[in-house]
Amino acid sequence: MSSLQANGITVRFGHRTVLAGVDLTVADGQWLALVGRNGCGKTTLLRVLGGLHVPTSGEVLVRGRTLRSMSRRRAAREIAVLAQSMPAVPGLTVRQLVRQGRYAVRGPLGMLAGGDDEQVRDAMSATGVDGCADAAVDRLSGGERQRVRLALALAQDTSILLLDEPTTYLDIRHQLEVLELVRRLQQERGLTVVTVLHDLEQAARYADRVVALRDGAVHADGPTSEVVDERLLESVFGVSGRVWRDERTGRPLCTYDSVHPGS
Ligand SMILES: Nc1ncnc2c1ncn2[C@@H]1O[C@H](COP(=O)(O)OP(=O)(O)OP(=O)(O)O)[C@@H](O)[C@H]1O
Repeated sequence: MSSLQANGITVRFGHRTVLAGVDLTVADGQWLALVGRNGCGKTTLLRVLGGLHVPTSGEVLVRGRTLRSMSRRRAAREIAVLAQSMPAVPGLTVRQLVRQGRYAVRGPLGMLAGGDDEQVRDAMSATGVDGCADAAVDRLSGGERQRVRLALALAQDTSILLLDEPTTYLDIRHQLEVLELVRRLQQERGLTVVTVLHDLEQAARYADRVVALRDGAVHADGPTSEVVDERLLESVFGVSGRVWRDERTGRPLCTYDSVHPGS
């Protein structure tokens, strides 16, 4: 069963066509990574999948139902979107921020009940930020803040999670921590995950499926171990390198050698 399906997504900004008829299907419980060069339309596609941007044409289906036909609140019960960055409200505590996830579902004027508090506690505990529930978010380190933002998304209690570059600004340790956490949540809760990832190696390491965008279209789409190869490095990123399989996991590993001049 597909959780999320995009049919013929075209997005134009003025005269510029950023996405031209993109088709995509994300199966239940799958982790799909969107990769491609800067400016190729990854964030735009993620925003379309999350209902945050209405495409010029094309349709997104959530479990067979058009996203367009859903109210914002209904959509918030199906899909949580973690944007690339979020303005920090000075002094806002972790708990207060995570509670925003429940307001997305209840509506801004909705009343939160005991069940909502439980979801908030559960989201904070699953992401390991319950110990700093009363701390101000703007005082936390980048890694902690990213886990809090994940908790905010989890508090919506959706089965689909869309993450835009969840590792940006994090050091290697915190990048891995966040991605391991997403993997654990995906596996334990059966979440369907779509991430924009800049690092092809991270996509190769975590995603079940990789979709590479180029020139506004899907250039490659398939199981990670089949799609991530040296040709993809060259054709999508204009980089030559080596891709081989990890003996233990069977997943692709990459090293980057040089940039192709002019590509
Ligand atoms: N609201 C907008 N109005 C006009 N142009 C936009 C808008 N949003 C995005 N664009 C343009 O669309 C193109 C694709 O942007 P998008 O952010 O989707 O790319 P991306 O692949 O996520 O890039 P990056 O890897 O750098 O984050 C860019 O050229 C961007 O400038």
